[in-house]
Amino acid sequence: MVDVVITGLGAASRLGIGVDALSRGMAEVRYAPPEPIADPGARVPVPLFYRLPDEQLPPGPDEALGLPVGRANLLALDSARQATRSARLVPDPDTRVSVLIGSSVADVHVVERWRTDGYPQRSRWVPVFSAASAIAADLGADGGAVSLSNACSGSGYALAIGADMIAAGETDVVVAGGMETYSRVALACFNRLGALDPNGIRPFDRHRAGSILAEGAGCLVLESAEHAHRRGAPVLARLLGSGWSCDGHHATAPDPTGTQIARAMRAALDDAGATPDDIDFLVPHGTGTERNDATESVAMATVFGDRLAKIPLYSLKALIGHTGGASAALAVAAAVLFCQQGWLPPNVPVAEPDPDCPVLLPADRTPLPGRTGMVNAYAFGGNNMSLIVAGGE
Ligand SMILES: CC(C)(COP(=O)(O)OP(=O)(O)OC[C@H]1O[C@@H](n2cnc3c(N)ncnc32)[C@H](O)[C@@H]1OP(=O)(O)O)[C@@H](O)C(=O)NCCC(=O)NCCSC(=O)CC(=O)O
Repeated sequence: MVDVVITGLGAASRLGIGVDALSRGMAEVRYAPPEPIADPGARVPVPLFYRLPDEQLPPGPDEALGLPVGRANLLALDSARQATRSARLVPDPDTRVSVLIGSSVADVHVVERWRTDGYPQRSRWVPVFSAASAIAADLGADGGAVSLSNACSGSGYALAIGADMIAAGETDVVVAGGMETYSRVALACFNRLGALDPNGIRPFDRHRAGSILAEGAGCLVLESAEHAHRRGAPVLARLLGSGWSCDGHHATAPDPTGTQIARAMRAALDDAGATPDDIDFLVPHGTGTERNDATESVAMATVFGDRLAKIPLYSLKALIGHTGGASAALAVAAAVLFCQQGWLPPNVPVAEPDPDCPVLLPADRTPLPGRTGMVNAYAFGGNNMSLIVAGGE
């Protein structure tokens, strides 16, 4: 049995660049309503989006490997650099490093912009794989670069597959995470689906009406405990297990029975050698759509029974919006911080809790009885994922 540990973290969200910005923003509940996007080309009824101020964007290359580096790639590259810096990872020809990055639409905005801003003299290829490849090149990582487009649970899959690669002895170190930025196409799709809330994202509120999309990136460094110990790396937390499933039900709507998302939670617990009673906190997917929050509540009640009403949840998307392919990695990064500090930050207050969602969302800072949490991530296509994070050493 290989103990997979988390030795590095990197983050970017509307709260700022870096894990400290995420941590501070959560602790201070810096809620701000989503801004209307300044994009005349968008032409949508709900033009709301969370984005980092331009001046906070990290410096970075305009291109990598000859491919354009747009905002999503830039944020992913910077998060990977933050994560490897905090893991004190230095290039070593004897260490196999693998990179796995999830995203829904990556830097498609670069191509979208050509329609309004004019086509460049020389058209450029903007593939989804460019972030993983750019990060691998930047780190000198030759253990494989993998890109996952499992929509909003993509970075959860990146982490789970990365942990499995370590456990199987296929690689030594994994840099895994995800990224997303503003895309007209994504925003138009969510508008067309009626999946955005003009009043802002309100997970588990009786009057919730949809999500709010957001820019963000998150990267984590994973390795075996033995490898981390050998190179004297800081152990921030452990990734105890993961589980996944597919609804096989509908392209965009979850199976309302929640059968498969409960199965993913149980699979993650089994993989972690844990039981529902071991879970001290939950970071739900909580997109603020009527269907996600109701279905996720049904599934959590199936797995945790009456105890669900006593397990505190931290609803990250209520604060930072739905960062799509980055959301699972940012949720795991938040869970690592919770395990380290031993408390959950105050949730953005829920104005009117939905009686159909019997979950506990404390509006105050909440001490944790233990250091084991579950993170859920779901996606269009019915791609369900749960991960178990626990305190280090
Ligand atoms: C998307 C929904 C709001 C849609 O619910 P509805 O009951 O309104 O469904 P509906 O079938 O009437 O569809 C609404 C409108 O979208 C259109 N529509 C539906 N599917 C479409 C498709 N594939 N392409 C183009 N249009 C489509 C329909 O024609 C309709 O348009 P018209 O109104 O013109 O007739 C709901 O299923 C939902 O909340 N799903 C998401 C749940 C969630 O948050 N899951 C979390 C994981 S997903 C996630 O986190 C995001 C991600 O992975 O990216």
